[in-house]
Amino acid sequence: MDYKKYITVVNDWPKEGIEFKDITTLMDNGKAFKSAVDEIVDYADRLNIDVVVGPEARGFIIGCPVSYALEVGFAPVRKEGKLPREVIKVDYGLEYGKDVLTIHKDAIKPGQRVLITDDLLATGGTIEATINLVEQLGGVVVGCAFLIELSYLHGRDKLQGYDVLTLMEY
Ligand SMILES: O=P(O)(O)OC[C@H]1O[C@H](OP(=O)(O)OP(=O)(O)O)[C@H](O)[C@@H]1O
Ligand SMILES: Nc1ncnc2[nH]cnc12
Repeated sequence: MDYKKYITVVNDWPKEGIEFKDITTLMDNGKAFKSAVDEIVDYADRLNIDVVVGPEARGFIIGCPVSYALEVGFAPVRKEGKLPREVIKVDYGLEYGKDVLTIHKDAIKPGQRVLITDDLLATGGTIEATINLVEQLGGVVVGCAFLIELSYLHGRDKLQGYDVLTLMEY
């Protein structure tokens, strides 16, 4: 499917110079959204996943339907101060800022096979931080799946040695 026709590009948002790729217009279209989720589920089916992990907030939008279809759990990675129990944390930078990401300490058991999902790969700061959290807990990242890759920001350079699926490239 040509998913790009469902993405809206918003110039100068959230900051001047950023070309924001808005996935809500893909989510609006039930058939396109289902097809995109199904492609990630097909990819993950052969990876023998134990748990899906997704970073706040758009990683939840992709990761939850994928985990539901795979019949495995979903573990949220959230910005600091949002998770109620004991967490581990990591600082990270992204295309338009920097922040702290956290995960519950008991969200992943050592040796579990993890699929990380997000809507978009830009500089790779968010996925790198998410991988760091999963690996600190002893999880094995066996796949990373995104709807969109901004290849001009070279996020893939941070994913050498990892299996990566992206459905659209800009
Ligand atoms: O590859 P990077 O440069 O790290 O950028 C990609 C990340 O940026 C966006 O999330 P954002 O932090 O804006 O949070 P949101 O999903 O809550 O809007 C996007 O959903 C990715 O998680
Ligand atoms: N250009 C962009 N559009 C949408 N989400 C993003 N996250 C980081 N960069 C982005």
